[in-house]
Amino acid sequence: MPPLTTEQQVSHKLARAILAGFESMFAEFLNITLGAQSRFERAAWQEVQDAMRQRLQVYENKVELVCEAVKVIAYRELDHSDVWHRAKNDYAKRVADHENALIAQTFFNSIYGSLLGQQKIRDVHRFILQETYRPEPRSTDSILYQFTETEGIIDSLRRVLNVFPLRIPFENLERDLKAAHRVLEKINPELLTRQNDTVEFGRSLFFRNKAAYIIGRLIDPVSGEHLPFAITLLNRKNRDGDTCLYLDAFIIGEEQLSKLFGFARSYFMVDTDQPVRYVDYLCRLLPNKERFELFNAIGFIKHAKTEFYRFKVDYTKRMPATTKYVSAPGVKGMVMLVFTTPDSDYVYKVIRDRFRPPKTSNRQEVMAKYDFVKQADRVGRLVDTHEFNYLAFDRQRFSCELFEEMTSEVADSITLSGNALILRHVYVERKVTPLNLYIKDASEQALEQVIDDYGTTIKQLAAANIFPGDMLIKNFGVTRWGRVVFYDYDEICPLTDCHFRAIPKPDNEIDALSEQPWFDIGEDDVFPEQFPVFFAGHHEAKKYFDRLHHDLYGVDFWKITQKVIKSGTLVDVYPYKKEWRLKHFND
Ligand SMILES: Nc1ncnc2c1ncn2[C@@H]1O[C@H](COP(=O)(O)OP(=O)(O)OP(=O)(O)O)[C@@H](O)[C@H]1O
Repeated sequence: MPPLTTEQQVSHKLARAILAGFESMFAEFLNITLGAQSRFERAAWQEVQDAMRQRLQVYENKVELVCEAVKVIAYRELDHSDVWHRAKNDYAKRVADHENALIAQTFFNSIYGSLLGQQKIRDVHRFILQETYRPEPRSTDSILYQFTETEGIIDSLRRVLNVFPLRIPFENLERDLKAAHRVLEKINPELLTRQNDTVEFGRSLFFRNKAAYIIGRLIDPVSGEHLPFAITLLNRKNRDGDTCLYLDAFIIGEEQLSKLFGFARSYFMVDTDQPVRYVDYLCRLLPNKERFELFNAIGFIKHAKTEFYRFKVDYTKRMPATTKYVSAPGVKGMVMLVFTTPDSDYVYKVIRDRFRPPKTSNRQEVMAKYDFVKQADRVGRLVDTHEFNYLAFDRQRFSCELFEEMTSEVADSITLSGNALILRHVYVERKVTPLNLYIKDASEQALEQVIDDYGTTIKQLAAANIFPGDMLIKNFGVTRWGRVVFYDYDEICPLTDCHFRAIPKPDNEIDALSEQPWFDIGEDDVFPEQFPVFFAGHHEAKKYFDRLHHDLYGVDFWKITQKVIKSGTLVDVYPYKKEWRLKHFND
């Protein structure tokens, strides 16, 4: 074999260094994830929150370290495209049989993009678009347990629950199974008569907040039909002060399971070193969810972006030629320019070059707010955001109005290159129906329900130490399940940073009649008495809110919530209707 040239040698070194970096990143991610069971068993909820935040940092920290190493290794050859091309091919061979090859490829892209992205935008996604790098479906046997010929669904549940080696005992498993039986009687009694089903479930528990979930499905061996399910395990202290497990809910069917994996929820910690296979399996259980949503749901948010990019390219290819990007329906933002296509499930949000008054913040501050949301426990009420740098679009796909608006309003964020419009920075979010539009067409009943949920959203966010800042109804949206979520983050902050005050009484008549405030207002002051203004022009909605959530207009609600947060109490959030909790089905 002829001796290697310097360039060849550097390429091999780069491939090895990046792969070692990936393995080390993955190990750190896994170490945090594997601690989830003990945190759950010890009810160490503060640690759960800390671990969540810590895990979100692992990837970027590792990319930074590996980039520094690569700069030294590559030295003069750092920006030689031949070197990188060879490094990529070498890397591709090294990871070809890797259990998590897809995530490893994303890691290579991150390093390359971080070091050279700005100069070589088109090459950043080297591993994404080529067919050869698309995943083949693989066997999921290694991540599943299966019981065949079971004696009905409740017996299956009992067997499933006995498999997991948890350190704490059940408080009263038979009581919980009886309640699960009653749930089935209520929602689908036919299921109780089914014998001989196969029960299949993931070997790894899914942990999130204060809960652990078992995820699986029932398969009818004759028809092959299947029914996905999840079982929620919670823990509490019994009368003797010992921590015990109990079943809190039996979640049945694709729709219910899909809500568990909703885009406004925090990420699961899944006790596995085979996350890609778990996503393959979840795709089977939830065929209406995209792969990127599922990678995201289990915390692989960087790789989720790779998958999103692939989804977006495929989606754009399928879009009829007449479909154009247009401004998102609703009231235009003063801070964000938001666009979508009418059929798309996603919106793209670009920070405006200049903010319209009265907004006084700047780009960095807005980005910091979006970052705050990424780290927060979103309690099912904050739409998740995916931040992209250098996301390319076909320029012809923009409507004339939108293109004009973009070139004047977000010029700092776009690069035009041939047919491409490249967004240097953009957030992608799931599209919901803005609440102000939703209530226009809502029936009386739907209006009451959604306004009740709007108030509940504010209360749940408050309990999770989040104050939305701008609570105008146009800043909230409604999901396809009719659930209210918040999406305008430029004024969001920890609730404990706010200073809730009653409006001082005026000293004299001139003050009382003045349109300007007659008292000093601090930067963090909030006056709940002024909240009715959020309903400007929506009298009917206000009527329901006044009746259902009047407490939000008073200072007491907010101060008491702050006190509870400061005492270290962590809110209970159930990603299913409270009526479905098994305790309602006990004797
Ligand atoms: N996830 C979403 N789904 C659907 N529409 C959205 C979404 N996010 C934003 N929009 C639309 O874009 C508009 C502006 O978005 P957003 O409120 O985030 O911008 P902003 O500039 O921060 O607003 P503001 O001026 O109130 O601060 C919204 O009023 C809504 O119509």
